[in-house]
Parts: sequence; structure tokens; C-alpha cells
Amino acid sequence: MTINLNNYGLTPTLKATADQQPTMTLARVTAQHREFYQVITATGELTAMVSGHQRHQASGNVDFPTVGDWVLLTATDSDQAQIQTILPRQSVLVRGAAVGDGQGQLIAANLNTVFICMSLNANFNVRRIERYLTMVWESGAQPVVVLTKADVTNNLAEQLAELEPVTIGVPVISCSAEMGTGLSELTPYLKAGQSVAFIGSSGVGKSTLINRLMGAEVMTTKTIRSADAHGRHATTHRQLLRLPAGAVVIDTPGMRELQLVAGDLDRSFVDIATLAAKCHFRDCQHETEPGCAVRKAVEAGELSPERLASYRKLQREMQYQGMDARQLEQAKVARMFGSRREMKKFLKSARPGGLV
Ligand SMILES: Nc1nc2c(ncn2[C@@H]2O[C@H](COP(=O)(O)OP(=O)(O)OP(=O)(O)O)[C@@H](O)[C@H]2O)c(=O)[nH]1
Ligand SMILES: [Zn+2]
Repeated sequence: MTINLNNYGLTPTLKATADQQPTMTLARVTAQHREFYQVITATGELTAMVSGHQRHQASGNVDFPTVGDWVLLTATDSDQAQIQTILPRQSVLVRGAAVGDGQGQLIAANLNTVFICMSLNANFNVRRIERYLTMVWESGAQPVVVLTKADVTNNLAEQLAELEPVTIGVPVISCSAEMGTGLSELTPYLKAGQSVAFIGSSGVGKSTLINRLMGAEVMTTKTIRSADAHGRHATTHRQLLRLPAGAVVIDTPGMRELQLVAGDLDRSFVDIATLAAKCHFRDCQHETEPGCAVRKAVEAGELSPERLASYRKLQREMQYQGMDARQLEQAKVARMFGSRREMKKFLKSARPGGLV
């Protein structure tokens, strides 16, 4: 069997890199089950494991393969392929830490586009989009906002206007998988060689959308799932699938539970970052400092207070994420006492002999 890896997103650059190691086999990871990886090579599908050497060299989760990775394999006597190298990633979606610190859980690699899905019904929430955007910018992939279930809203224009300030430089598409409208706007991102993913809350219609694009029921949607109890056979869930349009869709189990814990706030809040550059103090917290351009913009009605609040909240969350246990404890105490100085005063007084 020969398989054209171009159909699985192989690029000339990757091919050239792989050709420098002619003794090894180029493959893409299509699924992961604990330490076993399903991979596809030019001659077919295989199961592979990480080589002892690679495992030994690894300094964190980022050094282990994930779905979407391009890897180089060697075969061992036992016919069990071994992953020796992970080729440089173009992007990587991580949960639980910043991409750089190596500890988070890898969700998928080498995505070109991540579709952030949100439905236009009661689920519509601008603040949630800010979170997802932050995470996708951090991954290195291009975010595209997809507003689903366009058939259930009657204030689309209003919702779009509400989104505009948070989606600076990000394409926004509205569609209905039910009616089949707006789907063609996704096609520029679905060309051969592209790898994409759909993220967003449960029930927003990601599976329905993927099924529509596949032109077949490959994903089990909510309605089908409820029928499972009555004996209907569930489709096996594939973690990497090819769309008729040419692109590859990556849909790992972790993709469904994505939450923000790390991200690139300067990209998702480029408006605030731009304003902050004009603050008098370089480390301005936009609280009470004089010459604060951010607060000035809020007062002038140019920046919504909700957006600033949301920025602060995400910033705080991320700060806590990056802290070790000792720092977290200190931050907690500092919050309790209002300031470090107050805390020190208290600790001093609490020490035996400290209180007279
Ligand atoms: N009205 C309307 N309903 C839709 C549309 N797309 C999906 N739905 C419905 O929304 C429900 C959830 O759809 P799913 O595709 O299972 O949602 P999901 O995002 O894949 O959910 P998870 O698998 O839990 O992540 C189903 O009952 C769909 O029929 C749409 O365009 N319009
Ligand atoms: Zn400021």
C-alpha cells in the first residue's frame, strides 16, 4: 500500500528535513493511547512507541509526541516501530501551562488554523472568546472565530458588533450546519496540506459542523449519542481525519476539555497592549498610577470596563499558573493582608516573643 503523505499535511519543508535522515521513516501521529501512538507512513498505518533514548532525553511533556506531530521512526526486531525524533513543530496547543515551560498537557501539534466555535444562542459569551483567542495565539496557530447555529438568532448584527472589539485581526464567520449556510466561508482554511481543529464548549455544534464538512456522519453528535442507549452503533472516534476539501481535522479527546491556563494576552488584547505602551510607567498596573493611558481610555469611553476587567482576570489567572507552590502561598498571604509589608509586620508580631 502506498499512501500520499501530502494528503496528511506533509509540506516540502518537512519532507526536506526528513530526507536528511534517509534511514528513518517519516510518519505523522494520528492518535495516541497512553504510551502507544498510531502513526501513518507512506506504506501504511503502524503502532509506535517512544524510543528509550528519546524518553531519556525528554525534559517535559513537550518532548513527547502528540497527535499531529511529524516524527521519524525506526523499526525494531519485534516489529514495534520506535519514534526517534519529533520534527520541529509549527504550532502546539497545550493545556495546563505555557508552551515554553514544558509541563502542560499537549493537545495537538502542527495546526494551521484553530476554529473557535461558539453558538449564537444562549451560549454566546464574548468573554469566553477572549479566553480561547488567548490560548490559540499562544499555540502559534491562526485563530478563526466560527459562530454556529446562525439559524437560531435574530440579532446577529448586534452580536457581531459586540464581538468586534475582542476579535481584532481575527476572521469571524457565522454559519448554520443545520441550514448549510455560511459553511463555504471555511473553505479557504480547508485546502490540502492544512491541519485544523475545532474547539469550543460542549454542544455548540462542532461535531455537526465536521460531519457537514465531511459530507458524512463521522462524528457522533449529541442526538445520535442519546440514541446509543437504544442500541444504535456508535462510530469509532478518529483523532485525525481527512476532509474531502483536502485539509486534515485533528480532534483529540483533550480538545473537548480545553480551558485557558496560559496564553498570549498581548495578542488577544492588542488594544490594551497598545494603550499600555503609552502609560507613564513601564510596569503600570493600570490601577492608580498617574499617567495611565489604559484608565484614560476607559474614562473616555474608548475601552469597555468589562474588557479591562476580563484582561485583569486572565492576567491574574496566568500569574498564578506560572507560580510554584511557595510563590502561590505568598501571593495568597499577600492578598489576605493587603500588602507584603503588612504581612511581614504580622509575621513578626506573631513570632514568639514578638508581641509585648
Ligand atoms: N439549530 C441548530 N442546531 C444545531 C446546529 N448545529 C448543531 N446543532 C445541534 O446542537 C446540538 C449539539 O451539537 P454537537 O455537534 O453534538 O455539538 P459539539 O460541539 O460537537 O458537542 P461536544 O461533542 O459535546 O463537544 C445537536 O443537537 C445539534 O443538532 C445548527 O446549525 N443549528
Ligand atoms: Zn496604565
